[in-house]
Amino acid sequence: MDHNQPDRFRRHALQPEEAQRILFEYISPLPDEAVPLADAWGRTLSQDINAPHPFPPFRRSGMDGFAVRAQDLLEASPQMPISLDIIESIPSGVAPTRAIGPGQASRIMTGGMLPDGSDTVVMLEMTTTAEREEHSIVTISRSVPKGINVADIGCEIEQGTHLLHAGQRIGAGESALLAACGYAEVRVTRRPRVAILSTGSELLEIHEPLAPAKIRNSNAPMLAALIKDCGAEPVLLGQVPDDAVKARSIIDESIGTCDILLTSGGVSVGDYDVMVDVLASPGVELLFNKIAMRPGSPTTAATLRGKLLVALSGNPGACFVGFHLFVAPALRKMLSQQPFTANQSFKAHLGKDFAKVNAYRRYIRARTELKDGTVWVTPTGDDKSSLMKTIVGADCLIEIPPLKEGLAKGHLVTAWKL
Ligand SMILES: Nc1nc2c(c(=O)[nH]1)N[C@H]1C(S)=C(S)[C@@H](COP(=O)(O)OP(=O)(O)OC[C@H]3O[C@@H](n4cnc5c(N)ncnc54)[C@H](O)[C@@H]3O)O[C@H]1N2
Ligand code: MOO
Ligand SMILES: [Mg+2]
Repeated sequence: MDHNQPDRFRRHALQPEEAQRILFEYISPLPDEAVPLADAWGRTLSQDINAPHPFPPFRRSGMDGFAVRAQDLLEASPQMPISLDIIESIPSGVAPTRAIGPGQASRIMTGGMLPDGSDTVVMLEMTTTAEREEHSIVTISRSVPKGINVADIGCEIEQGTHLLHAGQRIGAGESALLAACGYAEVRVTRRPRVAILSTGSELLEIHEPLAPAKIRNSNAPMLAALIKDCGAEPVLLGQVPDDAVKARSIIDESIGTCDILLTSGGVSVGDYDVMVDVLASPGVELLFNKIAMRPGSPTTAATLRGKLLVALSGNPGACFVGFHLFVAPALRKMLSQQPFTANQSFKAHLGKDFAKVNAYRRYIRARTELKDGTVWVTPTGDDKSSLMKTIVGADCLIEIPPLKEGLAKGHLVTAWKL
């Protein structure tokens, strides 16, 4: 490494949106694959789902009680209760065998299939039963609205209804609908493989005891968690000391096996910021190497053999913000998640005074709260980029524009959902 090389740190700062636009141009949606529904949670659907049949698929009782004809009970009152002959008992899962005629009822359970001729279910608590000679009767002392406690065929979902769309992430509700529609297997976008390489001669493995001047590698597990949150698959490449040749050689070995390669550390102006050298080495095409924002200003992106290389800052807070602004949306685009937007913003009131003066736009780790029907966003603590503690509990980033003075509590700010 030549520390006197004058161009080594020549940088042109882009606005975050411009850097995002450049980066996302290099992202192509990934192909899809079939997975069992049991493994589909968190995956992104690659097919539209239309209801193959109505739901419920039969007229279904919503109560334990008696299937009746409402017209038989029009005159029922406490003074003049009406008795009906019980002709059958219908558990859930068993189709009725007898139609209900005038003066008849069938005992039915919640989820049971209504017999022909019946149109209404009277709940058990509104009835009394008795044995008369050869048969049982049910007595009801109130009229009931026709259709009550009956879910008609297709009342929730009509056949052919568009239920889910390609690009939708599969969560609890989606899983329920897919199962109800018989999708034992679903087509989902392949999970992006995201490799993580940590650079830094100061880094220890997690299990190693502290030693002078050393810290444990906390960025790799943080990034792995963020990658999983995005529905992608982390590939841990381990850590390298500040040695550009070693870093480049691991990158060369691994770039073919992943969709994006992330590095952390070594991108600023220090003597041992070796990613700067790697990113200037043959075959690497730089997309940008400085962003007009804090933290994460040295976040750098490049391509190598058609793959994206994103060099995040080593400072944990800056690494976290860089991931959310650039990598998370890139992964959403790879997964064809719809609608594709870089990130989602909302307006909220600032939860405490923000005193710092900024030359750059700032993204502050913060937490969203609802107070008296209003949305507030409060910094999780000090926003220094070296801090990890303020990543905990952050669910948004408050965007603070370049300012000559600070902002007062209550000021309406833009925040980005994480
Ligand atoms: N003279 C200047 N110095 C610095 C500037 C600058 O503009 N001029 N920028 C500062 C800013 S802003 C940031 S952010 C950092 C960026 O640093 P690097 O991305 O080069 O990262 P490192 O130097 O390798 O490390 C910075 C910091 O983070 C710790 N680190 C690194 N990797 C990990 C890891 N895997 N787990 C936990 N912590 C990690 C490292 O030990 C350092 O403390 O540069 C400023 N300097
Ligand atoms: O820009 Mo540094 O990345 O402030 O944290
Ligand atoms: Mg550095």
